[in-house]
Amino acid sequence: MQRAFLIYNPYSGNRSFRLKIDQVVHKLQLGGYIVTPYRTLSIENIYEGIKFANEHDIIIVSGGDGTINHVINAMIQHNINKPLGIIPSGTANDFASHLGIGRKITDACEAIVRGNLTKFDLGKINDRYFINVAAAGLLTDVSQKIDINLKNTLGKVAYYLKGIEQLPNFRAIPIKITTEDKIIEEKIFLFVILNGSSAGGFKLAPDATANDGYLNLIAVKQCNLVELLNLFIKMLKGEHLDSNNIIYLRGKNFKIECSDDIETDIDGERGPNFPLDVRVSDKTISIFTPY
Ligand SMILES: Nc1ncnc2c1ncn2[C@@H]1O[C@H](COP(=O)(O)OP(=O)(O)OP(=O)(O)O)[C@@H](O)[C@H]1O
Repeated sequence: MQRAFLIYNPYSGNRSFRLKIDQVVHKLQLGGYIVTPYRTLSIENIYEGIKFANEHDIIIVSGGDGTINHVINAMIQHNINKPLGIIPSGTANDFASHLGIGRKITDACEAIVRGNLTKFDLGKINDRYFINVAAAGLLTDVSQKIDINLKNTLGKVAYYLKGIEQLPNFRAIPIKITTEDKIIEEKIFLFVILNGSSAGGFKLAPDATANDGYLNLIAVKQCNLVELLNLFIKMLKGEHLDSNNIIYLRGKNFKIECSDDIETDIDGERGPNFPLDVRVSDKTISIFTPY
């Protein structure tokens, strides 16, 4: 038997993972794993608890994008490099969707038991790592501002309601992006830097994969409401990248400066302050994938 360290956030998504844990242990045990469950008590506790993973062969995380982000950061902080399984139990679960891991617990367990591992890049923003997305500007901090009870009851709809509530505050931010070969200065509504292909349920970088060695920066330029709505429709169809109101850059390193005091977001959690040094890290992580 192999040993699996199962670290789970009981407050992710609709908080139902707690009721499914027996099913998970059963499925993994039949697949040859002895499971040690670890219930996170807080974000800080993820960084303390990860030390216990040392005596195990694999780590399994159950939570949303934020929990996955902290577990990966904790693994790097403690120099723990073990295969990672993901059982999505968050609200958006963008990264799990990118990997093709659905909401069904049995399917997620099946992918772990089958043992197919894929190596993924990690993005690094200042001293934090991200697996899926780093962002700033209009609506990007919705997931941080949202009330956890509202999110647990309404799921993704809560993100949209909070987003609409924030629209009257939206304003363009002046930004300077320096890449390996150019400097762009522009007023933008928001930028996202993707390691995977989706953020907030939108397939923003349709051709990107999280193991191609590149990051994709997509920024929405300041424009009027009609243009913004048109862009939104294009985004739904995945046809936005060649729009005049989009800056699309693919690269390994971006320096981003902003004179306004705005917050950043990484994988749905509060990120570091500007200036930002964003790069593809030399660290990688092996994750159990369905195919
Ligand atoms: N006991 C706890 N352990 C860890 N995090 C906790 C705990 N209680 C509440 N949280 C909060 O859970 C948040 C992380 O939630 P997570 O991203 O896993 O789920 P989600 O937001 O529902 O899903 P998604 O990010 O996929 O939309 C953290 O920001 C943290 O504040």
